[in-house]
Amino acid sequence: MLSADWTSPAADRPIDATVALPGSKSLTNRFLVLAARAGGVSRLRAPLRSRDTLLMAEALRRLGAHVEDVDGDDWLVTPGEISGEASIDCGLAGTVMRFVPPLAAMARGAVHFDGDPHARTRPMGPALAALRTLGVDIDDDGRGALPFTIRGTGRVRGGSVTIDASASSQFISALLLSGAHYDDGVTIHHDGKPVPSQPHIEMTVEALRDAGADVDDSDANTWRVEPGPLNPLDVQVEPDLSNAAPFLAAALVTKGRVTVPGWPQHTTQAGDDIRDVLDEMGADVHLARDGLTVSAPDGFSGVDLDLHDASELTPVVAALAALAEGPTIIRGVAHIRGHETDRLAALAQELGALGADVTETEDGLHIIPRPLSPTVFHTYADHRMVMAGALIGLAVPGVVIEDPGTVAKTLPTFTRLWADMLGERAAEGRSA
Ligand SMILES: O=C(O)C1=C[C@@H](OP(=O)(O)O)[C@@H](O)[C@H](O)C1
Ligand SMILES: C=C(OP(=O)(O)O)C(=O)O
Repeated sequence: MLSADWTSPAADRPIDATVALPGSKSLTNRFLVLAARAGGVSRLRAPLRSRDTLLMAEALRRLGAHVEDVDGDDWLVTPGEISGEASIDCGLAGTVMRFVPPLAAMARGAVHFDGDPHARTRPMGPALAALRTLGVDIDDDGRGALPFTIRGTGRVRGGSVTIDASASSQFISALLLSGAHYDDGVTIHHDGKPVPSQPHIEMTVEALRDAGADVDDSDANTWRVEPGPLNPLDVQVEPDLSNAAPFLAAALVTKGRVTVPGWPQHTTQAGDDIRDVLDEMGADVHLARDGLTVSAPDGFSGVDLDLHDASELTPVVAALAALAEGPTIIRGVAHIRGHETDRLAALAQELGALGADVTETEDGLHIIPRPLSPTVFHTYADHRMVMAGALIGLAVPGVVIEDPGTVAKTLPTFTRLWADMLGERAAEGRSA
């Protein structure tokens, strides 16, 4: 069911705000998967609690792990024997539909996977083919997509596999995250157009090494995980830097200033690239010990960008481009047609409906800013479309966001944080 429409607030003055973001989806879901088969109890400190991570926690519980809330904010994960005869709801989460099957392959018995209607169109074919090569028995309807059933025998042979991961880096991360538990470990060769979202693979490799795995990523397009036990984790989850993007972008749109505390000095999160993007657009971007501050007193301009490594930033950057001075070209993101929705088509349609001149290319968008008029901004069950629409709404009073609740995929508190950033709650409090 769709949530009620939301008229996103316009900004009547430059924003000057500090916005603390919850934890990273990508880190939380990697840590959960690693913890579910580690050699002891793991603690995740301040993990993200959103639809994608709650689905991941529930998937792991159904496979026999215990994931418990402790001390308010943390998760304790106790591994269990991987059990079969389970049914997993992937929602629309790429991380659940890609990371859990290689783990479920070690169950004794059948594990059935399905998800939201659109999840059934997201690419899975190369991931299923790779698992079969590694010795896993899978029933599907031949479309290379959800739903499917994995018929585990309690162990996976593993070994060497060649995969075309040009549709998603998650195919590689998924095999790496479980490969240490396979009899022969796993060696993955990518063969195809360049793999997108490379920082996400680096994140996987770093998380595995932190858990004691022996990983070789020294050759391009080849990754090897040796078989062996993983250590339990005790990890602090960094704030989600991709979810920080719309808030930082709000500083540009309103010629204001936004600080995100806790911005890591070193990170593998692809969202860190937002610093370079905003800098190129003309913002002042300052990373200090206490956080990242972005300000843009003099406005901002369009850019020519390759977002292949940080493609999840595309919706917010495209919205920003529609409000910039001069045209923007976004390249290198053909694969985001397979994200939560066909993001290139959705952005061209919705920014176009507002009045922007947007052309879809084979691998991106050309955006020429024009005067925009308010309209209903459709979100296609895509959390990042909600964020993109809200950004436009700052500058175009009266933009109505359809189904804002879909933002709960990664940031259930988005509309509250957005209002807080604009000072609305303070204003409401005064008038009450
Ligand atoms: O591994 C991950 O956590 C992710 C990898 C990327 O997927 P793609 O490689 O499919 O773009 C990214 O876009 C997604 O939001 C999260
Ligand atoms: C592409 C995204 O998510 P997923 O993990 O479902 O692929 C995203 O968060 O932008």
